Amino acid sequence: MLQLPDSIPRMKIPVSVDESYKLCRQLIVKYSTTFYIGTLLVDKPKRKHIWAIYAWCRRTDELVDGPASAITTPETLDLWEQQLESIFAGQPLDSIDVALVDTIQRFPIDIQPFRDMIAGQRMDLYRSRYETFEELHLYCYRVAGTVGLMSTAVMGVDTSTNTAPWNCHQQPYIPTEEAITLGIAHQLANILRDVGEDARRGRIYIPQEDLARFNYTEQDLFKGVVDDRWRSLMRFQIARARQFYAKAEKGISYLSADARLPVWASLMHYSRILNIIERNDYNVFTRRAYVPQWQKLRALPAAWLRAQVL
Ligand SMILES: CC(C)=CCC/C(C)=C/CC/C(C)=C/CC/C(C)=C/COP(=O)(O)OP(=O)(O)O
Repeated sequence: MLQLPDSIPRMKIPVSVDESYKLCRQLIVKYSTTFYIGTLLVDKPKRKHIWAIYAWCRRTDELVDGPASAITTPETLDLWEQQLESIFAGQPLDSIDVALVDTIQRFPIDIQPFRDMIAGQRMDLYRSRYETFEELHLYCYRVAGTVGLMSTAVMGVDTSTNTAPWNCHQQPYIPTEEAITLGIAHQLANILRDVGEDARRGRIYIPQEDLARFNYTEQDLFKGVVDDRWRSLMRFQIARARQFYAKAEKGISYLSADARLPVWASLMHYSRILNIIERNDYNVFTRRAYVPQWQKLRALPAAWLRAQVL
């Protein structure tokens, strides 16, 4: 039995499971309406479970990225991790945890991706530079690839057509790598979109080895220099992010049929960020690569078609 520290009191949480799911939904609406609308594409019985997972991820992210992040210390994350262990031991410690406790009882969700995500937030606490792409890749796995793993556990895989009839005794293919890869691709797109915003907070996610390779310095980046060196560097980053999207796409058809549309829609939405950066001539310093609402809607029929035929 998990031993909780004295600092976390055991108590009965005074909300019902339904109320807790509502709180998760409200939290997502508050932080990202677009994301919430995306979750409406998920089949209704699974939707609230996705909210419970994303609510936990958002709260984890807020500890290091939100308005109260100035008071977050490594100990805050230690306590958050203890709260996570408690959730997986079936003991919610606050009203939003109640839904996640319910969700993990219904789906084969592993605790490790949750722990890994907290480890990703620890990286944000300690470091503001990445020497190599390998280091950045680890960060992206932790803060976003993990979401792919958690979501896939809820969305489920297609057990009907996943394997050929003569192989029906075999286990269905679980697109774990592709799920992680989609999270990483989204994170890479976000990093490229937010270069200017992150620089203003003293953060550079683009690996130092890539800056050096294109002879572009940190000082250039802080000054927001857009020249041929920067354009080449960005072309390289965008091509790499697209490779991740291409690999992720291959896993979607293995998901359960009802999960394919939301996943295609999110893939097409986030990868469009890369096109907009190109259209903005790689100026991510003073122009935000913003995908207008009508473009998100316009992409839906194409996402639907891909979900049917690919
Ligand atoms: C491909 C297969 C087999 C499965 C799909 C598995 C899934 C759903 C993967 C996607 C996981 C995911 C949603 C990761 C989060 C990525 C990310 C960078 C989110 C950014 O969130 P915000 O920071 O709120 O973004 P905005 O700043 O755009 O609001």
